[in-house]
Amino acid sequence: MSKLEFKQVTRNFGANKVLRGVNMTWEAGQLYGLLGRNGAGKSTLMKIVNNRLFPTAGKVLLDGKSVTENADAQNRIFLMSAAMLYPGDSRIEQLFTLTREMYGSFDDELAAHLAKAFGLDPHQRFRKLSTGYRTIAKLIIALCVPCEFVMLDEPVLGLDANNREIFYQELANTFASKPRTFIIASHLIEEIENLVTHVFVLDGGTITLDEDVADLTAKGRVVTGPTALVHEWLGGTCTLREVALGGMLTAYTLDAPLEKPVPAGVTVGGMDLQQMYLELTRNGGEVDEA
Ligand SMILES: Nc1ncnc2c1ncn2[C@@H]1O[C@H](COP(=O)(O)OP(=O)(O)OP(=O)(O)O)[C@@H](O)[C@H]1O
Repeated sequence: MSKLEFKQVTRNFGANKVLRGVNMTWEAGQLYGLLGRNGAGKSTLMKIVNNRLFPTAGKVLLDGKSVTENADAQNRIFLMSAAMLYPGDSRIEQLFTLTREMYGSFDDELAAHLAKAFGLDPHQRFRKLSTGYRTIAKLIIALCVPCEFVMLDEPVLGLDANNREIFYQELANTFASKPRTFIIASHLIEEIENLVTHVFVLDGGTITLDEDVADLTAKGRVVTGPTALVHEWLGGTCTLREVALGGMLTAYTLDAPLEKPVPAGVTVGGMDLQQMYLELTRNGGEVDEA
């Protein structure tokens, strides 16, 4: 099984230390969410995998071999992003042909199905499309390339709610019928929560969370009650954040001592992925200069 490994991947832009030793592994046949605040370095990371940028230090390995200036590896990796440009006056169908020439094959049947589902006429010129339809054209290409690792950087940028729903459904369908690895960088966590099986959070230049969604949602708890009682029940367990209001406390935790009886006056509720992500990255975002 193929895998992509990040080993201490570091990237500076002058004094701006964006990636500070990223370690993670993308396995074959997975649907990953890559989460992080604006400016956390998600696009930078994806561009490094795709050779649009090079690391200051560290490596990205595909099946043990560096992806840097490695044409064989690059043929197995695809990046869809807002920055993707296409030559001048090309029609969508010409872009499909161009992609086939570059990557060796292209799923014409799926492309025709997706164009119909989204209501995109492949004879149209890319340049003349609206922002949303340009994204749709790029998404169709990303779902039809024969690559084993497909990175989607903000895939629903400019898409209305109906088209976002079509995209999530079609992605789930194509993933089920032909498993490959998708990595989705998105801010719309509640929309991808039911789609992705594993999430990475990039914060402060490193991966601060690397967990299966099912494990996370099983573990996340919001504990509310009188401060002393909440602290007593938690008994020193690690919390993501505590918010005090008057004598009451709300604590967010992934380590609640669920085996202990909950004292009267304390409530323990679930925490969804969006809430967990907010608590994990509350002080993150743009990396401060060291
Ligand atoms: N080519 C570049 N030259 C200089 N700085 C850059 C360059 N590309 C990215 N940066 C900086 O790197 C940091 C991370 O940017 P990046 O676009 O990777 O973040 P992101 O997580 O994708 O953000 P967003 O969610 O807002 O798209 C930012 O501070 C950005 O200004």
